[in-house]
Amino acid sequence: MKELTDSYGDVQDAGVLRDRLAADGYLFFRGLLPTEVVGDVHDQLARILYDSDWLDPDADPRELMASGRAVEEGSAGFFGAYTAIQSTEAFHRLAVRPELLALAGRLLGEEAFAHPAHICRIAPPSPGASPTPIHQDYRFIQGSVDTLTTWLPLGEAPPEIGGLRVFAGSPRLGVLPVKASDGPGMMRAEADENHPEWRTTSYRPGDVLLFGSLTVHGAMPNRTNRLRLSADFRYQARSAPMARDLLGTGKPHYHPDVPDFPTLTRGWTSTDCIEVPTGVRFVDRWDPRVDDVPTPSSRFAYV
Ligand SMILES: O=C(O)CCC(=O)C(=O)O
Ligand SMILES: [Fe+2]
Repeated sequence: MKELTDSYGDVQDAGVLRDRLAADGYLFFRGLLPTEVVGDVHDQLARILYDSDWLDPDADPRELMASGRAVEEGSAGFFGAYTAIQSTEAFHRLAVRPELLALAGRLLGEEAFAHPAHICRIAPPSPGASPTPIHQDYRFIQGSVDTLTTWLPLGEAPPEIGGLRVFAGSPRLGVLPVKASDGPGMMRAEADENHPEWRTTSYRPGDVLLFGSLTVHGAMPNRTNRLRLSADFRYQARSAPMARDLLGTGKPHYHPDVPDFPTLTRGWTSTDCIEVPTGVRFVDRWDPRVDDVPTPSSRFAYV
């Protein structure tokens, strides 16, 4: 598979970044975040996974050696550990790092905020668990088509541990039809899995992959005996609409299986990182499985 293009050297140049995002549908920044900040989150989450019996009791928790108790997201046995992870302040604070908020704002051309549904992925080895099928985030996140996703490896992620791959140029395909699938999200976009423009890299902590909501992406199978730990966050302009959740707005990922923020944030030093700014406009959600979803026009001019 082709390598991702590294845009780290252009991170301050809004014009270059916007043009590249419009052309490729993604931007990759090697080492954008301090490794010690990402490493601290990694080690806190590894400790939770160890205490939840998801890890080999005889190995160093930081190695993330999977035990038989490690399960695919959403399944029975997932929510105990995931609730503990969602209660971890340092994990949520990662989403509002100045490097990430500034980058999103630079691309969007106005102040950006992070959606509070900060997602942690704990991908067990395949074939026991299915990797995230190829998809576009727009069907899941909705609201504004210009909402941006960042995907962050929390530990070393060589291709065999099943990091993310992106289909460069794919936003031009518009909103693609979907089929039911195994794996997180349970929907697979109808796109060419073997197209020559699929890209990935050997990820390191501190790296940031950013993409638009029409960019087709998915995880690769985890062919190791370790868990793949990563985070994914969403950013949008304050002036853009945000999709309303069924149970209220700005809820945690996997709520109500995961308790709401008043419970998760008990004992935190600050809750700024999980708040939606006042004045944001909300729109209703539509059924993510409907066949023909019109492709909205984007400020990145993909279409
Ligand atoms: O990490 C994964 O398996 C999926 C991540 C993803 O789909 C995303 O970041 O939007
Ligand atoms: Fe995604």
